[in-house]
Amino acid sequence: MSLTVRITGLEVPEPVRNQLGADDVAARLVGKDATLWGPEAESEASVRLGWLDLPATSRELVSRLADLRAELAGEGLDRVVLCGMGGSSLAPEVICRTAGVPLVVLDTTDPGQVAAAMTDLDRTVVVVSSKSGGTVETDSQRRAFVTAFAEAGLDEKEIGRRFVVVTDPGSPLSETAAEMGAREVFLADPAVGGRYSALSAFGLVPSALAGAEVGSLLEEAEDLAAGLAEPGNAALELGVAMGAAFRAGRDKLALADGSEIAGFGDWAEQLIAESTGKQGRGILPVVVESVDAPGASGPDVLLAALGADAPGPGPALTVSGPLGAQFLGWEYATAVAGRILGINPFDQPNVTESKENTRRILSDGLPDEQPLATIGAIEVRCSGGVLDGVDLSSHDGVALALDALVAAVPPRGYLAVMAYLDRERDASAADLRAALAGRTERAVTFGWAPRFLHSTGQYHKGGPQVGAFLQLTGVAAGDLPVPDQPFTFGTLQAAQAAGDRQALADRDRPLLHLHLTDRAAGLGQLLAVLG
Ligand SMILES: O=P(O)(O)OC[C@H]1O[C@](O)(CO)[C@@H](O)[C@@H]1O
Repeated sequence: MSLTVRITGLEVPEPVRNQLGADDVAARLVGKDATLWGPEAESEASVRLGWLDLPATSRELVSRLADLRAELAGEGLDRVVLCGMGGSSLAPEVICRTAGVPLVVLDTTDPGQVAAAMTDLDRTVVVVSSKSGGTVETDSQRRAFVTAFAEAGLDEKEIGRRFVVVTDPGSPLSETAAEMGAREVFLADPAVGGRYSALSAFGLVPSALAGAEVGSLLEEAEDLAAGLAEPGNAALELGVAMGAAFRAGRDKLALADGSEIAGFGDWAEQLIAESTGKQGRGILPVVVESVDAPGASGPDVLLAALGADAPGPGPALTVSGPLGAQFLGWEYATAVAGRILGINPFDQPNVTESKENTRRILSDGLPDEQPLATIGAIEVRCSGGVLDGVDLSSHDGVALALDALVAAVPPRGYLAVMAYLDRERDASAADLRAALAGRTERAVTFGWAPRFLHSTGQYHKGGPQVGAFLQLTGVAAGDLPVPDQPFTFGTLQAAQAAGDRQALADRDRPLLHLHLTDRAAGLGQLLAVLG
């Protein structure tokens, strides 16, 4: 089976569908016509359509990866750690969770989570993935592993043999890989952007080394690719539905896993948010726990369920099909939706802003912002006037602060929870999404930080300015140096949080910053307050 898209309760205006047909969009997209998104997007689009070829061009990787996995197994290296952010790690996470094979995805600067990945080094091989080769999180993780292997007694040559690198040709990481004698370097197609790279080496190398069967992903995608030039194909229908919903005021797309595919929403979130969230508009993905979770429906929401029938009259999409077809189909649909929205789906103009803020804060030093109040294990700070007039001195000051933030979400707005915590040991933070969504009609999203900065972060800064933000940070039990860098993981994490607060404050967005002086106690307090 390829991809089926069932649309219920959503009026798809014939003019939208007819226009795409009249413009021969399906055939032109498959033909990699870079003019589809207008003259301003043409130059970028012309070097960002390589994902359409991946079902065929990635085929040569399958046998190469099988050989490499066998070679590693022969040396007892059966624990795979992936260092990568956004498009360099989200697809492998879905592929391996769905295949049920173990992959340690390290897409964080949380010192505790990084330290916890530094175990079982005798069986560990590290995949370092970065298209640009310049992402500070990934570079820091790589440095930490080099030092950890050295401290475990490996010499320089042995250390190099523990690394597999995926990057674009000529990137700084490709040079580093040569210098460190990395066991294998996979050079990816530069005409494929990060969030469109699921079926490239970025998606396939870590997944195959972890034991996933990646050949079938490509076959599933190839099946779909065969029909993508046809008017009215399923992926086109998906893009039309996304675009039509947006035009009808349903600019939030709730994503619910309903099939054997696990964690798909986190991957699709980056694809859709970073592709469409710009020029003051965009489709906001809202990853929900199930098709009937709080926020899976609403006056400005379209629900997209993976392989499960959505309850009620909709409007909803049911998108069924194997993972390989889902990856390609959603990439194609997002490109189509980008044309309907009138934006360039291939750039990320606002992502660098937080990166630059972080770099400046790392060199100037962290801002010293005193808390407005400390309530139990929670230090309360804010920006955008969200707590003006709120009495934090009472024992339910945290509840009052949260209510004030919820009240600050404008009509058709959203509340974004951004957790600079350890997604293994502080996993309960993710429960805050549904808990907050149960207290408001507005959309509530949750993102582990700093990885969301490479995903919905673009939408927060470039999309419609109707967000209210809850930023969670926490005291780390212990810090971890970043070898040969003037900062530690802890200061990098804090600088990333401060840099994003700055970017949001520059847009006068309401932001509540809760700093947990004891992470377990603080999360317990928050979840208790939210019932
Ligand atoms: O693969 P790289 O170059 O490290 O980038 C990681 C991610 O960061 C972004 O460039 C945005 O910050 C994403 O588009 C990309 O997937």
